Amino acid sequence: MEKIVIENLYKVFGSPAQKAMTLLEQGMEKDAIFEKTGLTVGVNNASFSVNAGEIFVVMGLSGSGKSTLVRMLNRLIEPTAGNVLVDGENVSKMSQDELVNFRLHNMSMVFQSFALMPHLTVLQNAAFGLQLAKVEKKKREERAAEALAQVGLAGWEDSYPKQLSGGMQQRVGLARGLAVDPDILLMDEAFSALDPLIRTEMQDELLKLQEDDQRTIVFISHDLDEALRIGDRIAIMEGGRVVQVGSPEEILQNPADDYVRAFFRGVDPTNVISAGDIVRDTQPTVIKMKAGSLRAAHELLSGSERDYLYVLGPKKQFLGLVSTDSLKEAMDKKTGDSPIDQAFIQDAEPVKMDDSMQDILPLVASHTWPVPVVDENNKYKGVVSKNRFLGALHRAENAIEAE
Ligand SMILES: Nc1ncnc2c1ncn2[C@@H]1O[C@H](COP(=O)(O)OP(=O)(O)OP(=O)(O)O)[C@@H](O)[C@H]1O
Repeated sequence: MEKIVIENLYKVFGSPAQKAMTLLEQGMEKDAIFEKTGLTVGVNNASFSVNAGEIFVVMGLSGSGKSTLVRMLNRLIEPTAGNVLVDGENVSKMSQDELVNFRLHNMSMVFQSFALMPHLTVLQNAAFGLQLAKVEKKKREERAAEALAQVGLAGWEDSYPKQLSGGMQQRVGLARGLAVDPDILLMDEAFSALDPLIRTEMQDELLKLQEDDQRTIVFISHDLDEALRIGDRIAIMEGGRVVQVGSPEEILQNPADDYVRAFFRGVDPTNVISAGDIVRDTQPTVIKMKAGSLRAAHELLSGSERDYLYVLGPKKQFLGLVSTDSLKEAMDKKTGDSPIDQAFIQDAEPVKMDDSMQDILPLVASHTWPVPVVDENNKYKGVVSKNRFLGALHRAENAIEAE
């Protein structure tokens, strides 16, 4: 479901902005416009949408327009033209009062600089957004304490920011954003000032919070590793333009141009592409435990080149496998047909949808059969075959290498 829709959004810094708009219409580029008029095109005709519950990363080099784009979502920067719709409501048309309310309740922002107030305690800092929203003291302190606990800072409520490490201060910044319980969280290079280890820790924290809360998060980053790690989808910006939007795998396998390709050079595709991206649900390799009998399974196998079947429960949960040999043996023992029951099923280790190609490589390499893939509830999603694995790898490598 689309949460934020951005339509033909522009920002020109300087005036008269319209002059730059006319030149853009005539096809002139950002640099030429600046030279001719002194006006800076911050964002140039951005259109895309952000889905509810996803972490959407906006990535690009310094000056490409990331901050300007994201600040137009809550109108910290006024767009020169275009629309931003949140849940169908046009942010560009909100009155100042509506806008203040909207920022306080629906869309909070976490900054790189933490922006904590030194004379306020950790709890007061975390409660600050709620105070602005005029939530009464007891309630806001309760909610702030909850948010601090969520980010692992229970017990630090009465400390002052300067007593905290950089990582902890950033957690307070995050707690302040979370305390108002917004649907949408805008995060501007929120983890960039942290050292690498703590940064990874905060990324994990965010992913963990996201498992419970499913907020819509728009996250600015100039760091590809970060984008790949946390982004469900990524928008890549260059010179004010959004040049590509897609999942990390989509962009990796099919970069829109050399600029995008350059970003991804050096990235190991086996870290980015997951089992879920290359899984294929091939029915002939499975049999339902209830419906299938030993003989039915045996017949299925004798009609195929395979000598095993994956066995699924009534809700498609993955149970293991039966092979031609084990079926024959069982049928001999049972002298005839009988349902497949647990005793005949051998263990087979499935991989998870999120597992990267790197994770599953050893299994794919050592199996003679396609590797089964399950979701987080152990539900069968299909298989990854060796051919499919190698195909995906070659496509990704070619896409990055192509000049
Ligand atoms: N207030 C402003 N006045 C004039 N030009 C501005 C202003 N803010 C940004 N710009 C210009 O707009 C363009 C986009 O800047 P923006 O800060 O959005 O880029 P960014 O990708 O966020 O960069 P960074 O990663 O360095 O923060 C740049 O050319 C910048 O110089």
